[in-house]
Amino acid sequence: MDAFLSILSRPSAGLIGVFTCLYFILGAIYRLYLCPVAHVPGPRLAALSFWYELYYDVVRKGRYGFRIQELHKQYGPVIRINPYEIHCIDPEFYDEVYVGNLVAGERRRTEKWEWSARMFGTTMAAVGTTSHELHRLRRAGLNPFFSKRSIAELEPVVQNVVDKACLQLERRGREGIGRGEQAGGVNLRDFFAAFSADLIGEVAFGEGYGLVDKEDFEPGWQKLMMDLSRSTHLMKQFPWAYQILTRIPERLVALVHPLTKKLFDIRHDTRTKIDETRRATDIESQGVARSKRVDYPHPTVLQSLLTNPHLPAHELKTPRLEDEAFTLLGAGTITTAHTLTAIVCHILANPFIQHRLESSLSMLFAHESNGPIESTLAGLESLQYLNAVVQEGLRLSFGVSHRLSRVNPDAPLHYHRNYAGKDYDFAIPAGTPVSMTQMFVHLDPNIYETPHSFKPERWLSTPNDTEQRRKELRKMKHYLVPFSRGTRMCVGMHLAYAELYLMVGALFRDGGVGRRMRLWKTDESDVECVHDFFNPSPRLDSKGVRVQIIDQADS
Ligand code: HEM
Repeated sequence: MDAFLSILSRPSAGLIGVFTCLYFILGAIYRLYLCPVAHVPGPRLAALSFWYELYYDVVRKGRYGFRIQELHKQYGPVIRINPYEIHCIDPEFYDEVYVGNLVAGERRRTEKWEWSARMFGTTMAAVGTTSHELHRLRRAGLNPFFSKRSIAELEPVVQNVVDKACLQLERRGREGIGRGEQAGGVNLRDFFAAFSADLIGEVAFGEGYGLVDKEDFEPGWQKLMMDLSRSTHLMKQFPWAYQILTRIPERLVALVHPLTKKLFDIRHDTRTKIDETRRATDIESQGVARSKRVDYPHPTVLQSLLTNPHLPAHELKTPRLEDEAFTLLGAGTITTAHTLTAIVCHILANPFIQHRLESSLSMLFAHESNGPIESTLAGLESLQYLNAVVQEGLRLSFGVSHRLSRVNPDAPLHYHRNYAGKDYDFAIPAGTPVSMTQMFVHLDPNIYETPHSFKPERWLSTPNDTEQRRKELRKMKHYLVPFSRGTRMCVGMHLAYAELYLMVGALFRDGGVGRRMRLWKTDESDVECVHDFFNPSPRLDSKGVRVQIIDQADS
């Protein structure tokens, strides 16, 4: 009674309490019964609050994706996974969500949902841009550099970085043997992370980071990139925390949150590179005059953006370019590194596959002795078995493990199909974030038989294939979506393919260091995704993919 009287005697506090309760009660009623996606099935807790997702992704460490998979078994192919977002697990709906039909000869507008777009912390980069039109403009700035043709012209640059990295791998192996180390040991997870970062540095800024030259390939780099990737779950939920960190003096940040300090250091370095390129391309700080060009040893992404005549001045300001350049580093490093690590681990774990791959590469490079082949990349791409290995590697490394949400702002989506023997009919209102997870598409047993096994053979075709087999192959190819699809798909796809083909080719060709590698205290579970930190992560106690490089004489 006394407590009640004291609330009345302080009406402002009492009123605040009443309004707060009302706010939560009405909000809960709206989310559960009245909002546009209230009719979509799913757990009540997820419909009520983002904390359901927070629990699985932050407390249980990247497990919400796997929880979503279980929820689909309970609630069907289309479910509500948080107060606003719908998730679909039926691969047949993939193109509807990511590509859509042409409207008056144009691709339909595809937006990103602000809540998930901010998870990268780079809202001024193409990847964090929500609006369709602004994204189109930003992609138009990136596309010319990353086209298949431009990447083909860049082949000598990529090959150079591959050759240098393989030499260092060889050296590290020899040193280990020389020191009588148990391993001659190398951690491929760290090696590929160092290689892919050096490559992006070279291609984006004209200068690699020299990580492959560092002791043990600078393991801190891979860790940093994975830690950043892991923090994307927090960035979604608490974007203000990052904003606060950016306002604290850096020396203090180094004490409170060393990861953010490292992030700041990379960003400083990126800013310096932007300024240098800006000066070199003689663009005024406002980005107006673009007359004098400097001869670079090879084109770079920054140079291509800064000299793009179609980008307005505000798109060329340093903070925006910094976001874009930083995204390239984030998006192009761990994705490619994880794919390469998984591919090589599966090859080494399967002697039959390794033997078949090596024979096929030996045949290609045997032709080289009759005269150098014009393009190693084109030669490698023409090898059916290598193609099969790369496709299977991309299938089982998924690209990214997190669901990718898209918003169609103009028209509702309609899910009206039979799934697992039952009919479903859902209207998904325009403007609703809808997501799918490419990991589940790649592991669908109706598309890929024994989906968890690494079987390059599934991709092979022969002229005698039956019509049924051809149909199956077409279906498998259609649903291989590691780079996603539609207007928001990966811009770096052709570069990624060049890296994968050239690196696997260099490792397993005659005399390649990969032929002398043996897995050491490692098995395929070290590349199996059990945590979704946007990028796939194996079990947390995995030490990476460790190999011994044995002496030439023993091989
Ligand atoms: C095996 C390697 C790679 C895979 C599997 C991959 C996969 C993906 C996927 C699935 C997306 C869509 C993300 C989303 O919807 O939010 C994406 C976006 C992106 N990727 Fe990649 N990526 C790879 C390598 C690269 C490389 C080498 C680069 C560039 C240097 C790159 C640059 C980007 C950029 C800039 C975006 C954002 C595109 C946009 O929003 O318009 N990626 N990537």
